Amino acid sequence: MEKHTRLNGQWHDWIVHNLARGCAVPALVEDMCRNGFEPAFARDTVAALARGEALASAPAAADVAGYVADPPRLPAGHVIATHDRDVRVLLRVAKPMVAVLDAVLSDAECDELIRRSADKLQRSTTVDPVHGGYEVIAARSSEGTFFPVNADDFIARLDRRLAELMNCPVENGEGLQVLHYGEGGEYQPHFDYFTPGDPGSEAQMVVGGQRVSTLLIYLNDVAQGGATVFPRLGLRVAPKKGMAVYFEYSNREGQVDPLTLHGGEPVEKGEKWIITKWMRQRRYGLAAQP
Ligand SMILES: O=C(O)CCC(=O)C(=O)O
Ligand SMILES: [Fe+2]
Repeated sequence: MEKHTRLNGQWHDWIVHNLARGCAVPALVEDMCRNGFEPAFARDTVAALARGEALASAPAAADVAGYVADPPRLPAGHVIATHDRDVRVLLRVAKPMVAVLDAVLSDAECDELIRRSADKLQRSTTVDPVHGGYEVIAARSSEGTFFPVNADDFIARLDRRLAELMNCPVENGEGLQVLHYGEGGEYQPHFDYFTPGDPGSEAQMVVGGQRVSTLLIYLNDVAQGGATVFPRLGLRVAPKKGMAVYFEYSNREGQVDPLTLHGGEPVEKGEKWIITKWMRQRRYGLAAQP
């Protein structure tokens, strides 16, 4: 039988996902060969993706064509008013819905979050796609901690503001996640949604369902590197204290948008602090946390 020498979007995402989990290149090549790929093609493809090269290429049109977004959750307009702060929208991309929001947090709030997290940091984990547990992987070299929803007055005020911006109930949110990257720290391209079909995803979605949107806020200015990139959109956002990147990636049917592949580039000089807020389809519960 003729060996495959072309990659569809599903295989592309499988390779990217497993590289991001820290799987070794030869193991992935071997799996591809077992599935009928031509060995030299498999080797070249995985090597290119491991170097980040082919990541810039768009996935096969058929894989993207299937996704139909719900109407955007992010409120329209140049300025979004929340109960305690007006937030300016600097940039909007329609498909997928990506926005850059200025001054979501004040400088003092950023400093306070760093101060409260500095002595609680632990090496970050990601969701194991097979079992749904949490694991440490090489592709995510950051440390973090989190604050349960409504942990105290300060956190509750931020939770409320972010929920208003994201146009979701506070109860649908996961606890605020703080991340710190030192020099060289990065988070290779990945999806924030739980990949449909992965057994581990089912376990993650029992409470609250699929993730629907992300708000990622920079807590400091990074001297060099550390941009947030969307390789399939050709979009790169430079960190700025208090500013945020927002994006949406799943619809009511639970379908997900692979165009939202994104990552944090290596920090070249200095350090990088961010917080992320992830929203679920339904109530996530105020106690359930990683
Ligand atoms: O560090 C970044 O810019 C990206 C972080 C990220 O994608 C995440 O925490 O899920
Ligand atoms: Fe992410």
